[in-house]
This record gives sequence, C-alpha cells and structure tokens, in this order.
Amino acid sequence: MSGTPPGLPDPAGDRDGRGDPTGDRDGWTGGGDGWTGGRGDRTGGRGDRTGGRGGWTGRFEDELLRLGLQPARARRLAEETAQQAAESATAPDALFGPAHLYARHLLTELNTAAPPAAVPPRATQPGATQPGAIQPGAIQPGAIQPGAVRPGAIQPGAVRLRLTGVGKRYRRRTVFSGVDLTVRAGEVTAIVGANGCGKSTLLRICAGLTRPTTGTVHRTRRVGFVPQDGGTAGWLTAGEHFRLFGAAAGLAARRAGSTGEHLAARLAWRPEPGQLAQHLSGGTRQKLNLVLGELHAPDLLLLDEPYQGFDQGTYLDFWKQVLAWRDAGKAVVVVTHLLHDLQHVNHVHDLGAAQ
Ligand SMILES: Nc1ncnc2c1ncn2[C@@H]1O[C@H](COP(=O)(O)OP(=O)(O)OP(=O)(O)O)[C@@H](O)[C@H]1O
Repeated sequence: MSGTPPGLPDPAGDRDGRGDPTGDRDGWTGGGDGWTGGRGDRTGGRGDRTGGRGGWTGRFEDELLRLGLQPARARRLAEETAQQAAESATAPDALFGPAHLYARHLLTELNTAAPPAAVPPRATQPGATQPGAIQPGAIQPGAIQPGAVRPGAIQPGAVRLRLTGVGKRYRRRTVFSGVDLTVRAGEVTAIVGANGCGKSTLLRICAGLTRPTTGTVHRTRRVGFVPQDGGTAGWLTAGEHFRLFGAAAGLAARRAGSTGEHLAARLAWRPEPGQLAQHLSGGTRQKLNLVLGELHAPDLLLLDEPYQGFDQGTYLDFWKQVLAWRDAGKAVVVVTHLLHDLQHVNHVHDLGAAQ
C-alpha cells in the first residue's frame, strides 16, 4: 500500500520495516518470556470513506488552509489526495494517517514552513465532541492495523518501548495475544478497543507492573505511569505527593516541590497549601496524577485515560501538553476510547473487542 502524495516520494517508504533501534539499547529493561506465534492483526475498512467537508479530505484541506496554503492549491491537493485514496480503494485515514498530521507532513515535503504543533482548531470549535461523548467500542475493531506506522509521523526517534508477541491470560481466559508495538521518541501512540479488551492491562505490562503471559517487553528506564484511577493518597497534600514521589526518583524536596508546582501550572492548577488530596475534585486529582507521572522527567509516558473528570478547557490543555511532550522528544502512549483523540496521535493500536 502506498501513501505517496501527488508528485512526491512515498512518505511511508522509510518507515516500513524498520530495523532494530540504534544507539538506545542501554538503559533498557526487559520482561516476559518466549514468543507467541500468532499476531493480532486485524484488517478492515474505516467508516470515514467520504470526501465531504466533514470527512478526512475536508479536514485535510482545512488544515492546509490553516497552515497558510492558498485556497486553490489546498483544494487541488485535497482533490488529488482523495483521488489517490480512491484509486487504491483505501480510506484516506488508513492510507495517510490523521488528516492534520498528513497536511503538515505534506507541507514539510513541499518545503513550505509549517507552524509548530498545536491542538487542531477543530477540537476547540463550539459543538466539538466532548470527552466521554463517544462510547467505548465506537472504534471498530480492525479499523486500523495494529502497530501500523502512520504516514505523516514526525521524524521518528529512538525506540522507547517495544512489545513483541505480548499476550495476557488470567487463568484460562486469554485477554489478548500477539501484540507487537513499537513506540519511539517524539511519537504519540493511542491504545484503543472495547471495554474489557485489555487496554489497561496492556499499559500496565508496558509499565512493568503486570507480567505478560507471553512475549517480550523492552522499555527505556525512565518511565512515567499515570493510572486510570488511584495513584494518589487522600491523606497527603499535593506538595507532600510531590516530595514523596520526587524522593523516590532521587529529587531533593525543594526541587520536587517547585517542579510539581510548575507542572501543575501548565494544567492551569495551583495547589493550595494544606489541602488534602481527598478534598480535591476528581478532575484536580487527575491533574495531580499527571504531574506525579511527569515529575521525574521520564522519556516514556504511559497514560491510562488520564482526562477522566477534566472539563473541556483542561482536556484541551491536556492534549496541548501531550503534543508538547511529543515535540520535546518524549514517547507517549495513551489509552483512550475517544475517537476524536485519534487525530492527535501518530499511531493507533486497536485491541478490538473483548475476547
Ligand atoms: N488481576 C486480574 N485478575 C483477573 N482478571 C483481570 C485482572 N485484571 C484485569 N482482569 C480482566 O481482564 C480484562 C481486561 O481488563 P482491562 O481493565 O485491562 O480492560 P480495559 O480494556 O482497560 O477495560 P475498560 O475499557 O473498561 O477500562 C477484564 O475482563 C478484566 O476483568
């Protein structure tokens, strides 16, 4: 399958079939044992085959316009790209990846200056889908090839996480099997799938908190993990959390406190001295959770639906933060069931339906 834009070399050409990571093997930890034979690949079409304004092509053209391309040129590129997808009988998002990322990629290829990454304006428009509006399972299993490298990805860096043939069984029940996943510095990967398909379990395996039944896991040493819930102690203040988690990472108390407050400010939160975590709102506790995950400046951030309870502004701040991490060269894995989150990410790994 080729995702070559009109008149350009195949953007996926240097991304398929990558070899082993180079220069970053030190500091890796491994877990799990053995291999499983079968892969969990699922293939299929996506629902977004339309070229209308609300579809991929419309978003692609909007992004080209937003990036400053002349309307006639943006329209022509959008038409040619849609035509190319039609000719290959593949939905444009499966062929080219998220519309806004592909627009940026294309402009870079065309040697046109693209602005720094930002949350796409679509997400901030009135009536934009709110967190929680799309139900789990809305993403069709097999919509996106698991582990597929999306065209339009920003320059990939060193591998921070690699799962090979990973599977998990609880007693006789197989939760998933044959998961292959590679996450590089400067990339955001989403793990999606129906309720109970094992997203949280897979993320815990990525973090080294749960042992896989089969397969191998290699990860960089500096990992930040933000669980779906819990992760904070109700009887401690935010400052005490910063110092406690900072101490575990070898940070001096003052530095941990000031770093925590700095990170909190980026989520528009100013912790009140003396306020216990149990008296924080659910959304603010999640902010605390996020800050704790980032406190020790990890290379790899593992986030399990970390925006539960966020209002819309905080949710957008969260995604801005994710994109800032990405642009700073961190690798990010986010468990989500929100379809519109996927426009922010480079890769999607679909675990499909619960087994
Ligand atoms: N420690 C455990 N022992 C036995 N079964 C478990 C354990 N942890 C998880 N499971 C089971 O594994 C399956 C996957 O759970 P998991 O929480 O990973 O799914 P999920 O995709 O994250 O779900 P959701 O979308 O609802 O958050 C579920 O059926 C769950 O009951």
